[in-house]
Amino acid sequence: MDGCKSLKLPLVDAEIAYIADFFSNDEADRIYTALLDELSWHQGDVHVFGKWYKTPRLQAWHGDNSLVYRYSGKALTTEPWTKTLIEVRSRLEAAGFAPNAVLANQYRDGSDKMGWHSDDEPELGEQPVILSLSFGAVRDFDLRHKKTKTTHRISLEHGSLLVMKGSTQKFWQHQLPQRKREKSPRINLTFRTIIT
Ligand SMILES: O=C(O)CCC(=O)C(=O)O
Ligand SMILES: [Fe+2]
Repeated sequence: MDGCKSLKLPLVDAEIAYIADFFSNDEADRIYTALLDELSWHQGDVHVFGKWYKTPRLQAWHGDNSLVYRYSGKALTTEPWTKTLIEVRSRLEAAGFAPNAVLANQYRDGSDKMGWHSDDEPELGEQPVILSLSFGAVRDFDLRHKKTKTTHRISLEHGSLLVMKGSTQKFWQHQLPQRKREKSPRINLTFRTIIT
């Protein structure tokens, strides 16, 4: 992250940093185009109150060999790393992180979204480190404290990195709300470490 400006969000019970220019604009453009093509995008299903629904976005799950991740009532097995994911991962490694898997989300337009949740699955351990990279359309990202219900909104820019760690997932939820006027896609990569 040398040379990048890291902004620490002023939230209690959280450790969240936002780096707007983790990738340059040109790098982010190239990565965005490559990811659209390279990843094994599919529309998953979510289990909500006893019913299955199509997720309102596309997803792909890549990482080290045969890691299994239980997410939204489903067990996902990793697809192999791709050229572009390896490039992005090595930039995160250079910044001192060691993720072994990535959940990719493609919001095809502003109708696609992700509802309130915490990334607190047991296989992420007690204090998950979530490395969230954004490419394409700029979208709002909301955080909400589980007890106080305090909310905080930031906008996630093309080429940015959001790091959530420490007790963030224990005390806070997050969501990506719909923005019906947005017509272009956004890709989000959330690199994670699955404890095996
Ligand atoms: O798209 C985003 O920025 C959020 C994605 C997210 O929360 C997740 O994949 O768990
Ligand atoms: Fe999340």
